[in-house]
Amino acid sequence: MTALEIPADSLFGLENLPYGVFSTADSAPRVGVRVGDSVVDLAATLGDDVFAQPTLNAFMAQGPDRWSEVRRQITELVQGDVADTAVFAVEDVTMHLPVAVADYVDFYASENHATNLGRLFRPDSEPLTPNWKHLPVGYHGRSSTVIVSGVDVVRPCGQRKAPNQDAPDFGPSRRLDIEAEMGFLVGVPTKLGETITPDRFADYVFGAVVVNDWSARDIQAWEYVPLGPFLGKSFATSISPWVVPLAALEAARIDTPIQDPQPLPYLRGEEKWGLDIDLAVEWNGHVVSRPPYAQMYWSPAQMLAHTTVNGATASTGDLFASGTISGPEKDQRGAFIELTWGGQEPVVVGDEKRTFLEDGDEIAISATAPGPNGTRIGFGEVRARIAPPVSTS
Ligand SMILES: O=C(O)/C=C/C(=O)CC(=O)CC(=O)O
Ligand SMILES: [Ca+2]
Ligand SMILES: [Mg+2]
Repeated sequence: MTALEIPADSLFGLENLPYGVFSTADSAPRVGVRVGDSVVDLAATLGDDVFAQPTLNAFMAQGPDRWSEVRRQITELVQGDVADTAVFAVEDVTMHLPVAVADYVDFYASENHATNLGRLFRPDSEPLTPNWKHLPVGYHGRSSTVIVSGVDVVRPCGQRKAPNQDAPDFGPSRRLDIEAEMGFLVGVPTKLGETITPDRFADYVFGAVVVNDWSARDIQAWEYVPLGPFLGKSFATSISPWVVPLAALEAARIDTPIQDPQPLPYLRGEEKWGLDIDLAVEWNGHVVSRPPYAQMYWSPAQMLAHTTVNGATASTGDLFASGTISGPEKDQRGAFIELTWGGQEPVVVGDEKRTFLEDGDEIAISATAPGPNGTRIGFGEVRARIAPPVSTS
């Protein structure tokens, strides 16, 4: 039996307890919980088959009463002695995509980001479109290309047309970019026709991850009119392997910035679902930006209310992402197209200058939030390396 050691300053103390799917060299993927620098096998310790599966979906579908009960059981379990065979060092396990992603939707909830991209993509128009402060603008992404941290991202090929070209050509993206975001995972599904009001967010949503919504800006800029992002973003979206349960985010809940004009009634709630999460973006090991989630105009509860207000179903495993998180300061921008102002102002990365991503570059986005009693909790990181393009003709 092992008594788990949790370093005093750990971002994975008892206040956090994120869930993930892990395997070891001689065992199949199953559900574990992270405690300090250890992973505790829940299939081996809690005796519920939902933890013996290769995704969190079955557990996420069980709903908030069961989520609280399991959190209580884990809190008790890890403060006592745990069977040696059920405890692994994080560096000895392989982490897998934690959920079978159902639908993936991405929003555009940062006013600073939307304003910056409006200026860059549509210099002759008002930066914020007339709908932007009335509804959380979003688009449907591609769930089958959501990948877990650590998987390489292959540089996509596609149609590119620079402003000085008469016609598009085909080739590897020359403006490969990141988008630092938070993502939220639906646990409890709805039936067709049901809606989820903002105050019922926690009855449906299981937890949160860090997201990198890779974006090929040259492909995107040419293809997106008038239906929005398509191949410029569908090639890969990376998520962090540890899902932080909503219950761990109580101390991080804050008001959103003031929303003016007041949104329509279906987007209003009493509960605070702004979140005080701090992100950090590392480019080849150098921090280049610290995006603040606290500045996001639309809350995740409003995004889910909007997604379901027409009666569209929410399903177990739905991932909805916040959109790029950018604060008002330059070093708080969550995408390189903003950080380098369209590639015109390179940023210093160690002793190199960069605009967009080069093959072999590695990006890691991490996040932390306040926990109870002055503690901090961590989301871990979403990390990936850019691999060279596969086809160029
Ligand atoms: O304004 C545009 O045309 C494009 C915006 C984006 O690329 C951003 C997007 O994917 C949503 C987001 O991450 O905020
Ligand atoms: Ca995005
Ligand atoms: Mg994407």
